[in-house]
Amino acid sequence: MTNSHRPVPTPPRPTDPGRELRRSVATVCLSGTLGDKLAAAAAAGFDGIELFENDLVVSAWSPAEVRARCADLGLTVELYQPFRDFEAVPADLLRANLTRAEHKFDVLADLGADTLLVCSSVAPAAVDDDALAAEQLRLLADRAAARGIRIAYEALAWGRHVSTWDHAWRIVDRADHPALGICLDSFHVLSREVDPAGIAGIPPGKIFFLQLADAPHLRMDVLQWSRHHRLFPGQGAFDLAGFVRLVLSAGYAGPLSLEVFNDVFRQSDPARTAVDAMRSLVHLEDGLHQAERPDLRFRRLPAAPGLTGYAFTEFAVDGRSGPVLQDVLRGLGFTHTGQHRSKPVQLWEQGDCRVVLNSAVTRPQASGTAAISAFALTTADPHRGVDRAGALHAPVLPRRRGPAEAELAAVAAPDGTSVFLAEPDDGWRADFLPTGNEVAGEAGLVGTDHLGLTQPFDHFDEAGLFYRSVLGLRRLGTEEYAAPFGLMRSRGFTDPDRTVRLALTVAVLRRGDWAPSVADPQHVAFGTDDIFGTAAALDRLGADTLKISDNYYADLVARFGLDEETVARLRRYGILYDRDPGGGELLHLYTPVYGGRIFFEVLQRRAGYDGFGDANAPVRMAAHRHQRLAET
Ligand SMILES: O=C(O)c1ccc(O)c(O)c1
Ligand SMILES: [Mg+2]
Repeated sequence: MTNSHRPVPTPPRPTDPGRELRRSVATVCLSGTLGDKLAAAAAAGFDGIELFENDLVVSAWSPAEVRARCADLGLTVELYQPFRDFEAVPADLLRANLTRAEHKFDVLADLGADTLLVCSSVAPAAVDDDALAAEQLRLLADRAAARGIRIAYEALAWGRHVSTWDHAWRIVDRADHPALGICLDSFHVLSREVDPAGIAGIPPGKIFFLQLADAPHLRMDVLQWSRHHRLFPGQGAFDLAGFVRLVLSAGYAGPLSLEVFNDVFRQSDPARTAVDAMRSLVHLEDGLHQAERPDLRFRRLPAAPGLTGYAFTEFAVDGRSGPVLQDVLRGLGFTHTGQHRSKPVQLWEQGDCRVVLNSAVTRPQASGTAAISAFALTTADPHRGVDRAGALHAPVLPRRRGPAEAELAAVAAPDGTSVFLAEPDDGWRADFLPTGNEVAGEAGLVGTDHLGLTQPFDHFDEAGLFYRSVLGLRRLGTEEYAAPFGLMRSRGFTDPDRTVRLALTVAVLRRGDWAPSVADPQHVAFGTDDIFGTAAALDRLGADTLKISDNYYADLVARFGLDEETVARLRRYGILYDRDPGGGELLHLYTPVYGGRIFFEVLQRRAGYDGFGDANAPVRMAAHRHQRLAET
């Protein structure tokens, strides 16, 4: 049994390298039974766990066996929780609650755990009386201290009388017992209006535990928000790093413990969720180093790769979809410029746009289909990028090697797409022998503007964190729109210099069998400086562009007050239009879908337009549906 009161950190000697913060995950974050959860937490490198009572109650293992299993796996039971509805009750109920607590102290003793989380009461029996709450918590802490146990009091955001961190702190302060402290949970703090700044003023040693969860901004009942929509740090809208810095300012040196209630994570492979969880903590810790805590050593990541653009996008094709895409690329003004030295792989180019058609990728794909199997980004230091990815527990792929083939550093994104990092000197081009083909006719495409990647429902938030942390991308906006086959969510990402953009999309609900594959596409968007010139060139080259309904253009006139002549030009070429509040404009057109799920977009951004034309996505999806029906 450990000491009841952990000592306040003593000021280190100047040469002391400091110690690292422990990393912990609550069992509620992970799917399965306790064995699955512990194995996953240990494999992902966590130091400890928060044990949820339910996970113990349904387990075949006794608390002593759980302790032994954890010890075998190198995990500490950092905290046992939750103990509910304890404080501010009438005397008879208090007696019963203290008896209930003694049972839990026995459990903690067998677990080898020294901290019990008590969350603020939601019981109708509780009264609104801080003095009474403090007095009863003091009594509980006294009993706990006799067993070498500490009580960490947490304000649930929906607590009956205590629902904010500062209220919980006032009660703990008033109780003034060394075995009573507070548990801060970023969700409960940041979901409420009370300013968290005062947390920095909590006396050293009085924050007993720190739980971390992110969440999207949602206007809904806070209990539902908490129980279904929490996310790992970096996946939501809360400023977790700022929050943790406040807690560190108060002298906290305990574990960083993830406590995420999330409907998807509850039913996903726990090994994978645990890696996602660990990635979030590693990334979060990297943002903490400015904290003035000489007693602590914060682990740093290699700096994010400074991205300078897209080198190429690779499509996995087969004997049927390959020739189809070759025709499409030719129609878009691309030239087949290179043939791979050792593999059935072609390079197609126009301006700074490069597409690789690869017939040698073995991915489980239906015959005749095509998919984006990889994309390559340029950076001055690919190896640093891969080191960073490895430190973030991203799967680093074996370098593709062959005779006279450039090494390309690669990592696998959550949906299986390979992300290559290439030096800007085009060294990877040495893999390709020039075809000597004449440039037949270009369409003025200047470079790759963005990729649109539809994500599997279960991995949308994981993918966002992957791209943010591994590539150092920033989040642009998140849009939701009603599309013909369901609600869609689209989230944009870009590097600080806007040289690389990604749009990740997902159907907001898991789909049944109705929504056809037209709702699940991937695309590459190429930029042009003159959309009308490009559209005319595509016409001459015989490119097939998507037909857009007249109703759309009628609505455009109403929405934006565009003049008739402009609208007539847009309609003639099937060009869609969007305008942002700052006057930025997007003009864009699409091809049909090929190989089951691939289409191309051609766009021109004007006056700083920074979005992805999401308002037009339902129009595009309906047009793709019409195309599909016409084909069958
Ligand atoms: O949803 C709950 O009841 C609950 C329980 C324990 C916690 O630490 C918490 O943050 C929420
Ligand atoms: Mg909590």
